Amino acid sequence: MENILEVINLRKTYTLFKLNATFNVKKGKITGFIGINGSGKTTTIKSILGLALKESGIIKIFGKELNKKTEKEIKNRIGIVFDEGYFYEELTLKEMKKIISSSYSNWNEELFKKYIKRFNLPLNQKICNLSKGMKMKYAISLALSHDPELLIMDEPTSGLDPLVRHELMNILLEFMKNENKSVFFSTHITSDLDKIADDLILINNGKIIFCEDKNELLNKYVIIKGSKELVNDEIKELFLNLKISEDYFEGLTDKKNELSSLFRKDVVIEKPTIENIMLYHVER
Ligand SMILES: Nc1ncnc2c1ncn2[C@@H]1O[C@H](COP(=O)(O)OP(=O)(O)OP(=O)(O)O)[C@@H](O)[C@H]1O
Repeated sequence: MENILEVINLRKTYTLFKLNATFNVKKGKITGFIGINGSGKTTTIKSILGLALKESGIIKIFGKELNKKTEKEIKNRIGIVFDEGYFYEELTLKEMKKIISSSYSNWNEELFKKYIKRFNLPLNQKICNLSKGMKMKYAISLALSHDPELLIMDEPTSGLDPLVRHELMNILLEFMKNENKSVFFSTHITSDLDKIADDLILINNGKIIFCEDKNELLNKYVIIKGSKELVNDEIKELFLNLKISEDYFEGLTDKKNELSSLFRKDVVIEKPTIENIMLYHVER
């Protein structure tokens, strides 16, 4: 399948943080970029968009590296949404739109008006007077009004109530009805991805832990729980992460069949959520 975004050995260092990331985002998919606070999601996204200066590595969007020659074409084909909108808060929605729309040669005013109407946004109000949910809807309207092929969003759902988050997920699904569209979005609220993501990329401490199809990932792992005395050294080795408390153990494994034959007494086997898989990997 065609890659819409390729990130190869992307390196960026801050005093207390090192990013070294390699992953691909496929065309026609919603890819969730997950990781706990401070894992490097924003740094990666900013580096991809050229908003943070990378030290080394190759980033290809639509098969092209972002440089002075390709910047205009690539940015025309991308919609960008940041958690904290990069807006001038004292401007009205209309004024800010004027600035943003001027940087796109394919801006579609009719499309923008459609979103503004749909979200019931007050064009003459100052941005600072919008609620967090309205700001997000405004940011989405701006990002979609030049009909981008790739939507890149950094923590779009953080701080939003479940209703607005649900609305946002529906907008993404609607956007994806056209098979040439792709979405790459970072979040630490993994429940948002349960229904809509096709692929998942986990980043932790600046490193990519996995980049996989969501369903394959959810089918690969199980959580096994049971009484502590059932665990021996051979069994411990087969868990990706095993937590043992006073009486019980609980662990994540991709070796379900091997473990089932080793446990002689009853254990409980559960399907993990994306959050379980993320936390077990991170706590490891
Ligand atoms: N400009 C900067 N100067 C120094 N350190 C920075 C800078 N920007 C980010 N960092 C550090 O880099 C690490 C990764 O931060 P980043 O914002 O990329 O994480 P994140 O996964 O997006 O986190 P969150 O979910 O909290 O937004 C953090 O430890 C952060 O403190």
